[in-house]
Amino acid sequence: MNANWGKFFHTIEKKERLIIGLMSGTSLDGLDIALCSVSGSSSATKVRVKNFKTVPYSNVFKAEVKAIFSRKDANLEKVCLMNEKIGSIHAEMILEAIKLWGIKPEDVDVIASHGQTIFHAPATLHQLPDYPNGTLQIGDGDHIAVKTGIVTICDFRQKHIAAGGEGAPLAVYGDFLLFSEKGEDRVMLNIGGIANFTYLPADNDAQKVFSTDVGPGNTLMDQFVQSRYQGIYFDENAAIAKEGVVSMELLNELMHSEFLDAELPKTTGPELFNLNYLIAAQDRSKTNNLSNEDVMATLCSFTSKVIVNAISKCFSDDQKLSIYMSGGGMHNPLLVKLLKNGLPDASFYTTNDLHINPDAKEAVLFAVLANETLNGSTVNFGNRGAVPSICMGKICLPF
Ligand SMILES: Nc1ncnc2c1ncn2[C@@H]1O[C@H](COP(=O)(O)OP(=O)(O)OP(=O)(O)O)[C@@H](O)[C@H]1O
Ligand SMILES: CC(=O)N[C@H]1[C@@H]2OC[C@@H](O2)[C@@H](O)[C@@H]1O[C@H](C)C(=O)O
Repeated sequence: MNANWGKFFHTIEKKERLIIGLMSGTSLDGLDIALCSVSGSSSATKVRVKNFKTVPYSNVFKAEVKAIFSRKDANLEKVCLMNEKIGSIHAEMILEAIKLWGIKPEDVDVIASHGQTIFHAPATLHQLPDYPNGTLQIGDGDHIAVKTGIVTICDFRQKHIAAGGEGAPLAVYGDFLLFSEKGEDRVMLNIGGIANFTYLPADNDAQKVFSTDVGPGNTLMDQFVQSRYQGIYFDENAAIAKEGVVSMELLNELMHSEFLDAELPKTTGPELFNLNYLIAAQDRSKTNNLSNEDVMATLCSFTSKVIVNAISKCFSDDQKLSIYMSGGGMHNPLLVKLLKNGLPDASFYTTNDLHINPDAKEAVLFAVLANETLNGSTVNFGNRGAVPSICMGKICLPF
């Protein structure tokens, strides 16, 4: 037997593991690296985030990822090359982070790598007969494993699709294990590029749990800002949107979408919510001459309306909800104000109130998914939320 297997089996048997969770989402802002101490598994899982860092992507690297990101005309040679390059750059970022944190690669048991989504194609979006749901994350785990010397678990979404899901949202698995609380109806709302939420019922009944993408989080606002303001990547603290006035004509047209009308659960991405989506709505509403500020005010209002509508649709008026926010959108004060106005009966918190840094939450959840791959048992989520009962991820060995 290869001697390295002994160490790996020891990792599987450990009561507590040091796991690095990685997430690089649809905003393409950088790599989130969460160093987590994870003990137990399944419903006994406990996580302590020992360190967290977002390593920003350089402008050149961002441009390279963008060139193949959610584009039907992406250059296949570049996709092939970026599979290696993203893995290698992520490995370098991890090595730098662990050096900064004063630990060595051999101290880390496992890396949980989401990879970079470059295309998300649920059947509802591509509408091609005879094709299933599809999603593609690149930055192969073997490159990370070999370059860091750390066992890497990656490519979590394919099993979800194989088992009947759309490959997302996966947050539900970790949300259920970490954040379910008897006596509180919780909505775990992540506002990244795309907004999604998990519902955790007050009686902890897994059969009632569900999770869904709802539509754009920051993606439309980010894309518009990037197209109009050179060198500015997002509307920090809603400085631009706050100067504008909402165009009801444009807002009404933005709300017209098959995806928004479709029943939950569902998933989406910038393949749908992009500048073409905005331009089409502007053409239909004849609002092409709005100022940048007015467009931003309208996009912020649209983003909040989509989230408010999705949550309102799922729950009755007398249901007392506690909403725990995470993701970059929770730092947008105008968006949060609109959400609170739209859901006046809900109590708003962030995952900080549950001792998890909201910017780290998705990376932490991938650490939990990897922990489940090694040592967990599957949860039966019933059939409300299309959440297959599976453990996910592929194991990449450095040896
Ligand atoms: N101070 C702020 N003001 C306004 N917006 C902010 C602020 N801070 C972060 N954001 C928004 O958050 C975005 C980054 O969010 P996040 O890192 O959660 O996205 P992601 O992980 O790439 O997305 P996803 O979850 O969809 O994969 C930024 O691009 C920006 O739009
Ligand atoms: C295909 C893909 O990468 N989807 C992401 C994206 O970003 C947010 C939303 O769209 C969500 O569905 C998902 O990520 C989180 C981590 C999830 O799977 O729960």
